[in-house]
Amino acid sequence: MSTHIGAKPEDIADTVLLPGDPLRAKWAAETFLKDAVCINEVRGMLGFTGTWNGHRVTIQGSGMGMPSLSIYANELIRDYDAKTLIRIGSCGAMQTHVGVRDVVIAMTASSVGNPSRAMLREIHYAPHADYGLLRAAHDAAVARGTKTHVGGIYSSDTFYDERPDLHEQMVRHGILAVEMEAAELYTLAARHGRRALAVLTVSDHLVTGEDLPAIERERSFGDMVEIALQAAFA
Ligand SMILES: O=P(O)(O)O[C@H]1O[C@H](CO)[C@@H](O)[C@H]1O
Ligand SMILES: O=c1cc[nH]c(=O)[nH]1
Repeated sequence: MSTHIGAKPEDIADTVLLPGDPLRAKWAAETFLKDAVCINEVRGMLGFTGTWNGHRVTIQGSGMGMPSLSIYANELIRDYDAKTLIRIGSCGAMQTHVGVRDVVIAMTASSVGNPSRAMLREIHYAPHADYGLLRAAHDAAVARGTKTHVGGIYSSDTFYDERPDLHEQMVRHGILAVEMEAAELYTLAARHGRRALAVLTVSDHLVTGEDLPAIERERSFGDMVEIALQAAFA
């Protein structure tokens, strides 16, 4: 057990999918894994381990925002020795050519700051995905015929951002979408020599104002789950 995860060491697989929403973790485990068992209920941040095509996989909720993700990713890496960590999240599209329900695979994750910022001091570190995972995820998305975009995303600290100028600069610089966790996940994975990727589904559109209801964010983003699983074991 770690401070925030109640699982025994052997209960966590080497490959961990990380949705922010613990109920998305439950839905994904019930939908995509065989023999899934709940391995964490601490703070209601549900986690499940089962198998996909014979491979052991854990799907663990990580909460909203980088401080929360940082707790789960740190414990999964340090206490459970997780090797591959793939975020499966929702995001808001920032470009007109990116549509609601499209998949975004995050090559890089820009941010104003993340929980690792203080230790990096004056360095403007560029958090980036594991290339092998990224390539395998893109191959899987193309094979499935999923409308997919690969590029930079923005990991924000605020869902209700009162700095429209920041969003404008992200849009100007080609950022595809905004979410709230990947920059810290990529930084931690790099520091500890682990593989990380974020495969996201567009739930909101910052340009058109479209958005999907909570139930669809929880249980309808199956393409990104399949893409993440195929990438992990390619
Ligand atoms: O759907 P999840 O994975 O939680 O991701 C996105 O949704 C939450 C905000 O609604 C933030 O955590 C953001 O990153
Ligand atoms: O962080 C997020 C997630 C989904 N949609 C947004 O607009 N922002």
